[in-house]
Amino acid sequence: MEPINIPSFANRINVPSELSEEDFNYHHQGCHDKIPNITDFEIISTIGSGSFGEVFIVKEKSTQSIYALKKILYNLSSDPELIKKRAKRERDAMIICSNKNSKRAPKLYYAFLDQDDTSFNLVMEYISGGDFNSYCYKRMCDNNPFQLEEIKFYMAELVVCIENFHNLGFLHRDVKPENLMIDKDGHLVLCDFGSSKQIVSSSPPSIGSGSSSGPNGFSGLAATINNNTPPNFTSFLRNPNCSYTSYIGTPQYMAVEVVQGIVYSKLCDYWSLGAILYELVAGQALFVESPDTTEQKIRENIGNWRGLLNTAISKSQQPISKVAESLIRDLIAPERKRIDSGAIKKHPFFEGVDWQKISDRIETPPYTPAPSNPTDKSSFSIGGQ
Ligand SMILES: Nc1ncnc2c1ncn2[C@@H]1O[C@H](COP(=O)(O)OP(=O)(O)OP(=O)(O)O)[C@@H](O)[C@H]1O
Repeated sequence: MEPINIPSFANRINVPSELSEEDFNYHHQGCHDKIPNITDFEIISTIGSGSFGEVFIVKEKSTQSIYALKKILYNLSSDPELIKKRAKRERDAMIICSNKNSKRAPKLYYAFLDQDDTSFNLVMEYISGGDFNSYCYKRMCDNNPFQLEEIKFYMAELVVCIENFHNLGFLHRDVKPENLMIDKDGHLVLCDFGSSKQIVSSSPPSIGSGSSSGPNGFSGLAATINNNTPPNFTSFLRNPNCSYTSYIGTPQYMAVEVVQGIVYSKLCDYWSLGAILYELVAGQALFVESPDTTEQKIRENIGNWRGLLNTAISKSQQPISKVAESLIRDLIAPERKRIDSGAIKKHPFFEGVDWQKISDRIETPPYTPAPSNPTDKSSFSIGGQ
């Protein structure tokens, strides 16, 4: 293995405490032994942006391999410690998903600290079909609402994504359309693990380990935890083409117990499923009156969810079937009454769904992105086209 070049103290001064290269750097088994740096990659284009950084399509110069590189700039935040925690959580969860060969999360190839521009870098599998929010937005602009069979497919895929992540020992806590990617075959992949919470303690490998180290057999229903690491809520609100200054913070898909910061369990991710389901069938967002609705107002609305849900169902833009309403009410519900994946899969809304085929990714998706070349980003609205 080649030696890692440790930058001088002067360059290290902005690194948040207690996160060294040794804690963060990683390369997946089968990749170069050497931890790369940013100059090992050619930036081809920008595909997305988040609260504290950007995601690029990059080419590794030595292998010509195409990856997505997420650059998290910790100096952009007034709280670098929070960014450090998010970056480390994301890196750790991605390592476990990669080692377990999850097909429902992007594989992580490298993680490295870049001292020069004070960033954490995650080099991962490039998911070429764009994010689900952009796809929903395109469908809305084309006046082409989702048909019931399409909604069933995407919701069934989301159930499997969430279940898979839980089985690897994590709560996601920020399930939303922006964090769902469509892969080249048209299947859903869950991304952005910066808000995730590990339930079963496990030490993800650091430098050079590709061995399996994740927890097995998590039965998270009983494993409630305290909300001591609140998720970051920033996201685009519906229009993925809005400018950087239009970012608004929104907890709109967050479970009431997460928003209120009380004890919660893996069921919080199924509330988010309910909020997304409502949006697909109703053609409008739950708990958000307009793009001007503030984060504070959304939080209040979620706190008053009972009355607002009744109104949202009765005044929906598109009629909601009884069976869809029933599933929404089983998910947008107090935690003690909310159903989890076992009951969700048996719900009449999913009648006819072959769960084994969904799980094995052999159910034919309603839409296949068909990129024209490996770096085609036409499915991404932000920075694309
Ligand atoms: N592996 C990937 N392949 C392709 N595109 C990706 C990948 N990961 C992320 N993206 C794109 O980049 C966008 C931002 O990524 P991500 O949500 O991880 O950033 P973030 O800073 O954590 O965002 P947020 O502020 O919403 O928490 C995604 O919505 C998606 O469009």
